[in-house]
Amino acid sequence: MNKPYEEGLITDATVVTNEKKRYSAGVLKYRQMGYWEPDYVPKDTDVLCLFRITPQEGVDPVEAAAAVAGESSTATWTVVWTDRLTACDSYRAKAYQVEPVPGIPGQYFAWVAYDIILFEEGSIANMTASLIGNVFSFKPLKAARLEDIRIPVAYVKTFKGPPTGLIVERERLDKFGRPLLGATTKPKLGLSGRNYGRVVYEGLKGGLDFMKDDENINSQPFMHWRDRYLYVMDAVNKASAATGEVKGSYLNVTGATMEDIYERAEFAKELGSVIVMIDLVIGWSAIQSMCNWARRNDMILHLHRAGHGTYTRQKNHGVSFRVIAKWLRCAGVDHMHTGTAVGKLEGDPMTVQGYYNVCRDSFTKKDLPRGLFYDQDWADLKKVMPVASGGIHAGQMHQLIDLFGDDVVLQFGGGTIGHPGGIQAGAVANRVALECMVKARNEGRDIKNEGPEILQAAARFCTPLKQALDTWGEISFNYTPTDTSDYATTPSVA
Ligand SMILES: O=C(COP(=O)(O)O)[C@H](O)[C@H](O)COP(=O)(O)O
Ligand SMILES: [Mg+2]
Repeated sequence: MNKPYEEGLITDATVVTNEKKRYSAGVLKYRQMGYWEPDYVPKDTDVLCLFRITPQEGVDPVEAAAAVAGESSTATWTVVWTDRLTACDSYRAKAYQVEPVPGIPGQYFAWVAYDIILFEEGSIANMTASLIGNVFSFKPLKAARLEDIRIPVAYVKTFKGPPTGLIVERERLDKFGRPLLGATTKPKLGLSGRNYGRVVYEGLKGGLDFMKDDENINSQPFMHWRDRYLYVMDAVNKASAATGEVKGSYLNVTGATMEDIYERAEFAKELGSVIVMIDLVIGWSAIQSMCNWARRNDMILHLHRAGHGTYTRQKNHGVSFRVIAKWLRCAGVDHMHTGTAVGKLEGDPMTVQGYYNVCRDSFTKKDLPRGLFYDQDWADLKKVMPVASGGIHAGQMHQLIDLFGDDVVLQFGGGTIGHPGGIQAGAVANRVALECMVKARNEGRDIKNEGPEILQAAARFCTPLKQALDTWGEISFNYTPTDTSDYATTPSVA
């Protein structure tokens, strides 16, 4: 352990506190500038971050960790005398622990604490501008990843969180005790408004709770947004009347400007939609603005995490989706795509369960096998409804319910619209598969193992389910996940 604040000594291991030396012009190591404090005890009010860093050859991991703390808080590459005009001891982030990543030579975990006074209240844009602002391009690091974050309760309380929350969502929809069912309208692009509306009607009439615009459907030449909204809401109203259930279709209000987004959202509200949708790519400030809009207008706000795979997937560089999920819960969305584990897109089952916990827990416990490095108190921030979507089908119903429980939207796009008997038959297959599996689970059956039998038994009385199982029963996407935990267990003391 290094002893910080050894008066005036300039060695690799110490902070230089002799003012003459500390503030003479020139370059000091980041650890000497005070960004490495191995004896630091984090405060309950600190923001805590765990970075996975890969220093360049010859760069000392402790110096690299100190540089991360420095560049994500107050530092630049040289000593600046203007530090002395600030309470720089509090404003400096402190790296306080560094250890090798188990089993991955060259990678280190670096723990960094940030005083809460560094951040603007209720602003994800501000928090991210510090924590991921510059540091990921820093040359002495080959790569860096923000693995996890602990947002202190005092800071959580400055965010409004989900406008509706999963409990009120269920009350508004009048649907309880089972996962919700949805489908992304396909093909993603090219349908005219009238044909698009027809797909929505068929899916909802067949038994789905929601249909959904895809991430890239906005207002293209083949279907302008007003056309889409009109035909979709006509379909929603007719399907609700036909089934006696509350139905919805996530109208994607993503647009080029905030004015476009508001205009679209207002029209969706005027037409009586219960839900609107935004894409992650609109950015943090736009997300928080839409959260406020949804709260003012009693609207459920669905978030599609479009684009996240560009920076969340690779383990050595970027930002883990668990961090994005924490920011999104604070920012305030009601639905969030969180992965399926069994479908077509990246997702290790344990890692994905970690994201679900972040959405639904009142208090998320440290759980290393699920990638959760910190306890996180959510201070009663509302809960987000996670959305499992991406290459799933009725034949996986037992796995999905076993992995994720009831509070989830299961979305089958291709797995509804690609059904050989048509869209309505696809929806029937999914609804029957869901209800028979929930019933079996509630009767105490071991659905994880008996699931395929339970589905086959239900299929004897439901031709659409039989067709779905015959078509997709064998389809699975068995590839090695990229983003897995480095720990098999959570040590009781760590
Ligand atoms: O269009 C789909 C799924 O369609 P389908 O059901 O036909 O595969 C969604 O965009 C993905 O689920 C996004 O991925 P994620 O949910 O991981 O963000
Ligand atoms: Mg999509």
